Amino acid sequence: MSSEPVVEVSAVFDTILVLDFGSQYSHLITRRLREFNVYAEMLPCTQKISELTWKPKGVILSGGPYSVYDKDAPHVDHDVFKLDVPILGICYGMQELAWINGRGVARGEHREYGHATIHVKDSDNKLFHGIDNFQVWMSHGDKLNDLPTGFKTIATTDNSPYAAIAHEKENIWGIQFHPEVTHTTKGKQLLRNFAIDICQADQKWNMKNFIHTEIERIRTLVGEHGEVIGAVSGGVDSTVAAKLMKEAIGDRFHAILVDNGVMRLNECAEVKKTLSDGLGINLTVIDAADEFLSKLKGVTDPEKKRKIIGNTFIHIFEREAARIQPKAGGEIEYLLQGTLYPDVIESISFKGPSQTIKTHHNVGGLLEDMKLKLIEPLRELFKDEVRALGELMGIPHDLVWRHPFPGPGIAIRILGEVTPEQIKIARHADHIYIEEIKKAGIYDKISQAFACLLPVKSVGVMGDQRTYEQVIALRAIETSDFMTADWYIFDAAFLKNVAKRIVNEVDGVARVVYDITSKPPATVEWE
Ligand SMILES: Nc1ncnc2c1ncn2[C@@H]1O[C@H](COP(=O)(O)OP(=O)(O)OP(=O)(O)O)[C@@H](O)[C@H]1O
Ligand SMILES: O=c1[nH]c(=O)c2[nH+]cn([C@@H]3O[C@H](COP(=O)(O)O)[C@@H](O)[C@H]3O)c2[nH]1
Ligand SMILES: NC(=O)CC[C@H](N)C(=O)O
Ligand SMILES: [Mg+2]
Repeated sequence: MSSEPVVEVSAVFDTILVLDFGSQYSHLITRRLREFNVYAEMLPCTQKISELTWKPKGVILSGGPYSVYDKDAPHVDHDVFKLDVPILGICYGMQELAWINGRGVARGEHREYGHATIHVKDSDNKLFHGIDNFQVWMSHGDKLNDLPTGFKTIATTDNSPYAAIAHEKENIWGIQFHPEVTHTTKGKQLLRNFAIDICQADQKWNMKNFIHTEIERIRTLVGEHGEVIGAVSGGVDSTVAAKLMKEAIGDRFHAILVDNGVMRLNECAEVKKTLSDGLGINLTVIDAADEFLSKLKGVTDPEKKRKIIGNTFIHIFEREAARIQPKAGGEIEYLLQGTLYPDVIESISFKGPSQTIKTHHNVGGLLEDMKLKLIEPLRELFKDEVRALGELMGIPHDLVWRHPFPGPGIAIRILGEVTPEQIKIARHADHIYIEEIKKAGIYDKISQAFACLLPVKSVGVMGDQRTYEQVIALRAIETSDFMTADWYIFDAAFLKNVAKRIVNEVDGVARVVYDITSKPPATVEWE
């Protein structure tokens, strides 16, 4: 590692550059490489190579939905060949290599989608080293109709005579299948062969090395006197980011927890205790419950609720930033954000942003016109890497593995108007539900669970009395990325017990239902 001031992670760790042509799986290439400790970063396929501030150890061209011969098809900057590093083209990426080479790519007779068996023709080559005939996953319509000049065929399938090709002298490789998806049985080994044997990237990417790099990077950025403010929710992302800041600059970091009145039962007090007393983070809790609740009065539209909460967060944050007086004089210079790599990927996506289903609030994301400069220590990390980092930094297990909790809190779990009475009901029911999940020892098996309060009344009978009260819907999901999710299958006895407790203990609830909808078509939250 260099002793120069640290600016970019890719300048410190050997890095494989993944150029994204818009495949659904591009980010998985990055993930797989990092799984065997090789750092990888994804950039759009339109990246100008001369504008890179670091030199990759190798380049991977991803798949993509286009056909290379289309008029508006994206193409890689030809300077990529001047880098003089190994290149691997995957699916569209291989077709692109052939197209640049002047060889034909044509629409195939029929689309090939699903499994195929690879026949390795040349088991001596480095890409297939140690892997023989194996199952691969195909997803293409186009195919090479000729071998590009200087290349040889190293593997075939029944439908693809050029399933893998190599120009060993120039160190350029192409494969028609997708090694990044788990359906390709030896895919990870193949990527490892490329990154480690062919590109000679070292395997130093791990969270222990990252901590040192990152702390040094923060110190360099902030300088000896700079002060930083950050919104901290008690969720894993902002907590890990805050802990890194605290290690880097101590009390020059000011963490702010906003009590928006729609946090869970005892949440603010518990977060304050864990972060201040437990982790030594300089955290101030701002009680803004009244401000949020008065603005939410009478509002029932989900998007309006989200916007009101997002905007109020900003006001409070601006107020706090102005209130804090840095020791060295002047004003607070920096704003900490817990941005993760998936957010970055989404924003650099070659395909552009997808349709808005709901407005996710993000405090920092909405502060663009502020003078504060951003610090995003986690912007290179996936969630599981953040969790590993959290554990390494001594953040308690329960906090590291906490289910995500949205910024707008239980306001988007109370359908209809958010009133103090409704908050009390939703909070209490949620508390019982989560308490029972923890008691049953299944909290870590579930990705996210919560209770929703529905504004419909239903008839019940309790102690021979007719009741006419509201409904609680329980939600629990399993997911790896929150983009898609399945509902969790509880034991019937568990649900029976939770339903009984909620109806008995929570005033205002006469009925409990369990949400058995996956995402899609539903979303995780009800609003
Ligand atoms: N009550 C709050 N007070 C201060 N900041 C908040 C609050 N709620 C959310 N934020 C800010 O909004 C950001 C986005 O929230 P988000 O829920 O996505 O992340 P998180 O809370 O850090 O982690 P997790 O996704 O595990 O809940 C947080 O990182 C934090 O900076
Ligand atoms: O910080 C956040 N601010 C928000 O406004 C927000 N809305 C949803 N979520 C969380 O995102 C994940 C996916 O939720 P949805 O399927 O409901 O979109 C789930 O984990 C949700 O809890 C939010 N998080
Ligand atoms: N998955 C891909 O990269 C597909 C590439 C190209 N669009 C094809 O259909 O062949
Ligand atoms: Mg959160």
